[in-house]
Amino acid sequence: MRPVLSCDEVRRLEDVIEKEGTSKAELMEFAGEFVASEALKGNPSRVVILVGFGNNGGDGWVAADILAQKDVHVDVVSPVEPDEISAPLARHVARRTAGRDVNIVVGPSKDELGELIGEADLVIDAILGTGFHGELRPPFSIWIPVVNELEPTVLSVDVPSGLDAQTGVVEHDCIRATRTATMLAPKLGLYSADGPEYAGEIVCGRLYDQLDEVIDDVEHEAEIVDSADLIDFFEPLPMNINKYSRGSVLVVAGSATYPGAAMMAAKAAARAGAGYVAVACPSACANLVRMALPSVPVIDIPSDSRGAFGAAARKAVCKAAEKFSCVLCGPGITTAAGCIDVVSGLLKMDVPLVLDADALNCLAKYSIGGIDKTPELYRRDAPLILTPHHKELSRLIGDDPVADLGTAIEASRRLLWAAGSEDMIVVAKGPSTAVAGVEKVLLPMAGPASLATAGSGDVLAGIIAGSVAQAHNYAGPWELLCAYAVTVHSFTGFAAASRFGEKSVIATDLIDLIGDAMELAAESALHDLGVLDEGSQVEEA
Ligand SMILES: NC(=O)C1=CN([C@@H]2O[C@H](COP(=O)(O)OP(=O)(O)OC[C@H]3O[C@@H](n4cnc5c(N)ncnc54)[C@H](OP(=O)(O)O)[C@@H]3O)[C@@H](O)[C@H]2O)[C@@H](O)CC1
Ligand SMILES: Nc1ncnc2c1ncn2[C@@H]1O[C@H](COP(=O)(O)OP(=O)(O)O)[C@@H](O)[C@H]1O
Ligand SMILES: [K+]
Repeated sequence: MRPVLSCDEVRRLEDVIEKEGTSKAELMEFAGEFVASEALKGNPSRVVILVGFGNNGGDGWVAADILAQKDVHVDVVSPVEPDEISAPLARHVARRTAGRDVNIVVGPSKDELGELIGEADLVIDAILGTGFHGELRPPFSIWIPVVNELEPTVLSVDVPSGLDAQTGVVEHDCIRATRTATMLAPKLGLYSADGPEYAGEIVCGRLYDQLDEVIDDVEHEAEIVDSADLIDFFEPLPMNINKYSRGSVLVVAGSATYPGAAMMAAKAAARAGAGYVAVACPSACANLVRMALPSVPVIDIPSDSRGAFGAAARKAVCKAAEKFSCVLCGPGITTAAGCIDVVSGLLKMDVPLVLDADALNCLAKYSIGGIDKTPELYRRDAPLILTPHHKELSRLIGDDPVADLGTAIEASRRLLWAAGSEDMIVVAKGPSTAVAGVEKVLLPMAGPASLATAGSGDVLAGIIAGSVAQAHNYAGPWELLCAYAVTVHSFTGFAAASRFGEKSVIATDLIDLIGDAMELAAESALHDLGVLDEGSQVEEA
C-alpha cells in the first residue's frame, strides 16, 4: 500500500526530513531532478517551463537547469524577473538558472505564450502547487486557458496548477496534465473531486533515500491499495466445500416499488462467490423476485400497505438471519417504520452485517444531529460495514456537508471513532471510494464514470456481502476485504464499458461480469508482482 498525504501531513513530513538532516533546499534540488528525469522520458528537444512565484516554480527552475545541461532547448516562462520571485528558495534557484543556457521569457502576451507552446514538445507546469489558494489570479488565469486550448503534452509538478491539492476541487480553471510528477507522496486532492480528471497519470518522486523510515512519523490521510495488495483474495476454490461452507448471505431488501434492488444485490452476492444466497423481502414483491432469480430462495416477510416491510417484519427477518454467514440489508427497502425496525433488530444480532442505501437512511432517522452522537445504536461486536454514498454519509452525520474524498474521510472517521470498533468499516462511495476503518483509510482503484448509474451501488453491496460471507477464518483487516470488493466492482465497470460502451452501461450488466472482473483483478495483481508479462502470459521460469 502507498500512502496518500494531506497538505498538512506533507509539511510535517518535510519538517521530519529536515530534522534528519536533509534541508528543504536540498529537497527542491531532488524535486527538480525528478521532474527533469520524467521530462526526459519523452526525449523532448524543446521544453517550455511555466513557473509561478513559489516553491512549485522553484522545482521548475531546477528542472530547467538540468534539462538545459542535457542539450534540451528550454524556455522558462515567468511572471516576474528571477530577482522578484517571492519564495526565497525558489528565488535562489531562479537566479542560478538565469545564469545558464536557458531562455527566460518574462510576462509574455497571450500570443507569445501560444507561439512558445506551439513549438514545444513538452510543457512543464510549475505554476502552483500545494500553496495554491483562493481565486486564480492573473497572469496564471490567462496562461492556463492558453495551455489547455493548445492541448500540448503537459507534465505538472506536484499537482496540476489550479487544483486544490487537499480537496481536488477546481473552482475556475486548471492545467489539464498528461502526467503529474508529485513529490514525496501523492496529495489527497489528486484522487478527489476533479483531481483524476486533470492529473493524468500520477508518478511519485521519493526525493529522500530514507523515505520509508520516516513516512510513518506522520499520519497518512489514506493509503492506495494496489491489486498486488489483494493477492490473498484470489485463491482458487478449495475442493472440499459445500454451498453452505462456501458462505451464505441473506439479502434483506426490496419493496413493491424497488424489487429490482433486491434482485441485483442478491445476484451480485452469488456471483461474488457466496454458495448460498437467500432474499428476505416484503411479501408484496416476493413472487417477482422468485421469478427473476430461480436459484435464490425467497422468504416472504409481512408487508405494510405500501409494499414495504411491515410492523411484523422485524421478528421474521431476525429469525431468518440467524443461519447466515452475512446479512446485507438496505437496497430498495424504503424508510417506512417497519424498515427502521428491521434495521434496529439486525444491529442487535451478532451476524456480520452490511448496511446499504435505505438501511443507512433508516439509521440516520434514529437520532438528531448525527448517529455519532448516540454510538450505542450502532456499536456492536460483530462486523458492521456501512456503504454510504456522499449524500447518505452526510445524513448519517446530521447533514454536515460531504462533497469530496476529504470530507467523506472526515465524516467516516466521525462515525468510526464514536463507535471505536475495529470491526466497523465505512465504505464511503463516490468517484473515488474510501474504505475507512478506525486504524486506516484505504483507497482502492476507482472504476470508470460508467459506474455512476442507478443500481450500481446495489451491485457493490452484493459483492461486499458475498465476499464477507466467504471470509470464515479471515483475521482481518476488514478494510482490505472491502477494498477487494470495491476493486472487483471497479473492474466490472471497466469490463462493462468495453463491452457495452462507456455511456451505455447499466447496473445489471455489471453483475454477470463479476467473474471476469475477479479474473482481471487477479491478473493485475500478478502483473504488479511481476509474475505476468505484458501479454498477460505466465512467464516461463
Ligand atoms: N512537498 C515537498 O516535500 C516538496 C515541495 N516542493 C514544492 O513546493 C511546493 C509548495 O510551494 P509553496 O508553498 O511555495 O507554494 P506554491 O504552490 O508554489 O504556491 C505559492 C505561490 O503561489 C501564489 N498563489 C497562491 N494562490 C494563488 C492564486 N490563487 N493565484 C495566483 N497565485 C497564487 C502565492 O502567492 P500568495 O498567495 O502568497 O500571494 C505564492 O507566491 C510544492 O507543491 C512542491 O512543488 C519542493 O520544492 C520540495 C519538496
Ligand atoms: N464518477 C464515478 N466514477 C467512478 N465510480 C463511480 C462514479 N460515480 C459513482 N461511482 C460508483 O458507483 C457506485 C454508485 O453507488 P450508489 O450511489 O449507491 O448507486 P445506487 O444507489 O444507484 O445503487 C458506487 O460504487 C460509486 O463509487
Ligand atoms: K503545478
